Amino acid sequence: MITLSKIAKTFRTRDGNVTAVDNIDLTIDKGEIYGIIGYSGAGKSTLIRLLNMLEAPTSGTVSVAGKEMNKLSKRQLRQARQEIGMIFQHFNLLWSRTVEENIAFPLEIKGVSKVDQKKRVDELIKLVGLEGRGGSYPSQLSGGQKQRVGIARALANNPQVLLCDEATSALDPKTTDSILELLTDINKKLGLTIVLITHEMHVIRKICHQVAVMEQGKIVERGPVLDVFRKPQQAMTKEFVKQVTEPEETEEAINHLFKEDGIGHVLQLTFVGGEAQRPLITDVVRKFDVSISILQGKISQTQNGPYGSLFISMSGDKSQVDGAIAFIQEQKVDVEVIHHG
Ligand SMILES: Nc1ncnc2c1ncn2[C@@H]1O[C@H](COP(=O)(O)OP(=O)(O)OP(=O)(O)O)[C@@H](O)[C@H]1O
Repeated sequence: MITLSKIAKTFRTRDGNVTAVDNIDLTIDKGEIYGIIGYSGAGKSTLIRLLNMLEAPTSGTVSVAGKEMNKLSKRQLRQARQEIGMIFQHFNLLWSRTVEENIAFPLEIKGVSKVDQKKRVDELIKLVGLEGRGGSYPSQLSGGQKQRVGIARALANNPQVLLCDEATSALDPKTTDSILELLTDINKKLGLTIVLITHEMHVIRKICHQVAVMEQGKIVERGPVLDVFRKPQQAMTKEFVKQVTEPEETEEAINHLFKEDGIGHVLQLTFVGGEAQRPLITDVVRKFDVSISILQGKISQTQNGPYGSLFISMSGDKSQVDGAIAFIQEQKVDVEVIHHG
């Protein structure tokens, strides 16, 4: 659905050239929810704006829904953009227009008849859950409702791709979740390809199938979300993964425990997919003469299945402990000994 080949964007500024996107190759399949994560200044906004030619690339090619975007005339580009909807962090609604009029805006531009506009707007209002609010003005809506209007407007012309530029960054956690659920729903219902940029790993965990990590204009790591969660390679990816897999206080709590006598070995077990739901600890204490205390644990759901992280302390004879660790590893659970007792 989307292919970027050797795409680069350099801005000329008074202080010299800034390479915001540096020679990126990227393929996004139809129907995928693809997340791009990175800190501020990594080049995410520039990258996503290259997809609909809000920024023209300095070099390389961008192909979306079978069209080579950077080779189109102005008129062809306007047409190609109808296949690409976009939503924004600050919604970008027209404040003097009602919800219905905002959603109808792209239909008006396309020259759709008033009757068909009304029909389509009603469908979209239902799709995004804004029944009864069609006559309200944006200032009368909550942040979540404003973003629903943004989503409805972006979908008005039945695009094949939806670009989300930090679409939940201005929302509180509960509203963020409800918007992410709406996006997942739309992805499933309409088979829409979604590309989103974010600095929050929670967003990636909750809805993305694939993730790319960006740093200084380059993609430094990419893959299916569960794979990247399981074995993050780069230091930056590890930091992002920690945002969702380890409660903030984990490190502090575990470090505190190291000081206690007889804490034993402290292990971090990482489960992925079906393994996250197995009674592994029961199996270990049945088979080996070890005692186990659970220190902290968390299971998170991703679009590719569950992912769990469990901290335990284990004590017993060396041979029993070694046997237990080997047994856990045989169950395809990653084990890291983070403290030797
Ligand atoms: N129009 C522009 N003119 C000059 N420099 C720019 C322009 N747009 C972006 N840049 C620079 O390109 C780099 C990448 O910016 P970009 O906004 O793409 O990053 P980002 O990851 O989206 O960060 P943020 O979340 O803060 O927007 C930054 O150094 C930025 O200053």
